[in-house]
Amino acid sequence: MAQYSRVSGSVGLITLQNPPVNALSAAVRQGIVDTVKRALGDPEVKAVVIRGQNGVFCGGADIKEFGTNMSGPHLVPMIHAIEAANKPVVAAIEGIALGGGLELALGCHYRVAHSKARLGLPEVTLGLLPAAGGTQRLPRLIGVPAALDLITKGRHITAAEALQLGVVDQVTGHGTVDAAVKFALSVAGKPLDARRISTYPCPRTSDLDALFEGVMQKVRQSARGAIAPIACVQAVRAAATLPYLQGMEREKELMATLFTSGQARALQYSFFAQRAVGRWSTPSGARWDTSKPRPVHIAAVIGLGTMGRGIAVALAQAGLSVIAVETQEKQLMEAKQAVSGMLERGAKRRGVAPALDKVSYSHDIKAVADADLVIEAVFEDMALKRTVFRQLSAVCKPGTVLCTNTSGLDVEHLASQTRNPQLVVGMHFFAPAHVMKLLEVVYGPQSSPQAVATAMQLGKKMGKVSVAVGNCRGFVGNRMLKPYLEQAFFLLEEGATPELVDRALEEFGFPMGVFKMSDLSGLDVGWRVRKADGLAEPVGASGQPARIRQGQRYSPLGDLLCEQGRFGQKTGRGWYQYDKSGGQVASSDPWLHSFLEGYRAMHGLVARRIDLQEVLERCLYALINEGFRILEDGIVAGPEDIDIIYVFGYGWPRHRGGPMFYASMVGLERVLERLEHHHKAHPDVPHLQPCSLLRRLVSSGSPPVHRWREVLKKLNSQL
Ligand SMILES: CC/C=C/CC(=O)SCCNC(=O)CCNC(=O)[C@H](O)C(C)(C)COP(=O)(O)OP(=O)(O)OC[C@H]1O[C@@H](n2cnc3c(N)ncnc32)[C@H](O)[C@@H]1OP(=O)(O)O
Repeated sequence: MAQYSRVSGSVGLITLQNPPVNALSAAVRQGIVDTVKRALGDPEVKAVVIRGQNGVFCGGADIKEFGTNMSGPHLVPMIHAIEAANKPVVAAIEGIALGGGLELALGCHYRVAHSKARLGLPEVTLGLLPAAGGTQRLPRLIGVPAALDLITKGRHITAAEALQLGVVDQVTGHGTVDAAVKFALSVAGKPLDARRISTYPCPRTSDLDALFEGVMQKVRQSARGAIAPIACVQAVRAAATLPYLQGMEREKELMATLFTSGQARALQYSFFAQRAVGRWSTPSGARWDTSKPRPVHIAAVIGLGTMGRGIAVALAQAGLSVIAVETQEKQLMEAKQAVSGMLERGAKRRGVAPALDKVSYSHDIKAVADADLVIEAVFEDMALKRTVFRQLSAVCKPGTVLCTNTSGLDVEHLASQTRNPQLVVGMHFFAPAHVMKLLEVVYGPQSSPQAVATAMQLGKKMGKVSVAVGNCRGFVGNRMLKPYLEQAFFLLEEGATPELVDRALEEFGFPMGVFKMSDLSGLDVGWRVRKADGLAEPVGASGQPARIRQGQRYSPLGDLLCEQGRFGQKTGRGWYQYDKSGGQVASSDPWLHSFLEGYRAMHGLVARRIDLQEVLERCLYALINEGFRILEDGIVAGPEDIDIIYVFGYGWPRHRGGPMFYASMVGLERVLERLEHHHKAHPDVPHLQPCSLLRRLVSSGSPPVHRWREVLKKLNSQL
């Protein structure tokens, strides 16, 4: 809806009304068309101001309408009518002007923004392009290079940057609507021809071809298979090379291919999934809207290795007082220097003062006595963590929430070491902890709703995308990673090379294939875990066949490389070779290939031809199958949780939505059929055996992913 009133005698004031972000729904578009017509037809009105209700200009098109039968007036003619008006129209931008919201403002003759407003054309993040003239008007207004930057990245800009670029005409720190009305009165009656952006020539840029070639190359590289950023470049190119109306035709054509694409569906799913994970719930009935978090002013971090340092930085940057504890004096001093450096660099990047005084350091665990919440981040060793939890339980004040940063150890077991197991939760950060957006908040059967709510709220405060997950080995992300890695090793045994496996995964859209990733993070990390689990042991040590462990097929390839001291980038050799220890450019290693040949010969394995499709099916479907088991076990509340974990923590290409969304796009029947096929070929690999939830979903007609929660509830109630 849009409301109309007359202010200051001769200014028509149009207010967009569609909380919370005044998205341009059919009703709002109709409202704008009607109120603009009314204002232009009113002889008393000399100028018009458009604003949004509740201090928010407009969040763009109503994303909930996409994929439905969109009715109501179209944005393009609506914005043209505003631009063609014979009375000045001023946009009063408070809060946000995003997507269609900014395109609406670009159709106005003037723009006045509040100093705290944010503007942008984020359509590319939804798999779209700004198709209400945004790709044609913005380059005409601010030039091709700046427009390309904003449109292809979907970046939000501040009002100050918008003023500098020329996107807005005035910035105010006070009443934006009053300032816009005043502005409107000052320009009433003045000629408007020079204010219609669509009539501007695109500012000249030298060597346009070279510019677009360079940008296209960069965009292709970073897009990792996403089509929208490329279409954005093509649309801006049309603005730079064609008359406006032809450019608009090109914009429309490009948008038509994007709008119905699977990638747009995936990205829009991801947008809503990110918001859905914030509405968390646990099987015991704790919920985001009924569980009250405890206030956290003072947080403590125990253990200042790489993870602890990153966590301390993230906490301090979120404005908390931090007590950082490391028992070894020398390491404490090193950590202090490192944390201060990270805070200083972060502050410089963000143009703020470093929060150095927020962090105090101690080598005594008793220093955490007053903390409201403690995050233990010592070495990934259960015995050590147990000791720390017993100490924390003794020294902390009553009510302190105790968190463990672990990538997969039993949170419930640690809780049992304390006097208040209900106050214990896991906070699984991802390295580097002050950069990576994902946080798995792990609740055990005894964790109180308040403890979960406190960790979830703290995650939000730290700018993380926090997902509440149940307690199981590896939680969600690492539990699903296990079958994925296992398939990659098995494929090498059967005839693939690290290069082939990585190529398949990188072409799919992962930033790095599994073997390059393993070289980067260090092969010794997994080796240590496998040793602790009794899996990695010298061949013949247990009398078991080399490729069987605990009754199941096992590939010792990773262990054998570690025994050779090949730990990846850090040693200059791993699945690939590097020019030096610590080198980052992977190249194919003939040693590795002949090692694989020797290994196969020793175990009587005959290499066969493996294609990219098999790599994808074996690795990804095994991972997805584990995702279904996780859903079946009630470790997460819905598929969105898994998908967000994979997109934000594991490099799953966002334009493919996440593993569970991807499975629904491929078709559950197809995933089931291919898993059955691969399990038949490898009956000794339990991870390839389709899980019963997948079978049950297929028998229920393969519902789309947004209906799985409902189907899960029904299936569970039938058990
Ligand atoms: C015809 C095709 C034309 C396309 C052109 C377009 O305009 S495409 C849309 C471009 N706009 C965007 O991409 C903006 C998307 N929204 C955001 O980035 C953020 O929501 C925000 C506007 C910056 C606000 O962020 P904040 O953190 O304050 O709140 P939430 O993200 O939690 O959002 C609050 C609720 O509002 C819903 N919502 C936000 N934007 C839209 C939208 N454009 N359409 C529909 N709904 C929107 C969001 O889903 C939240 O709803 P809940 O039900 O509370 O989860």
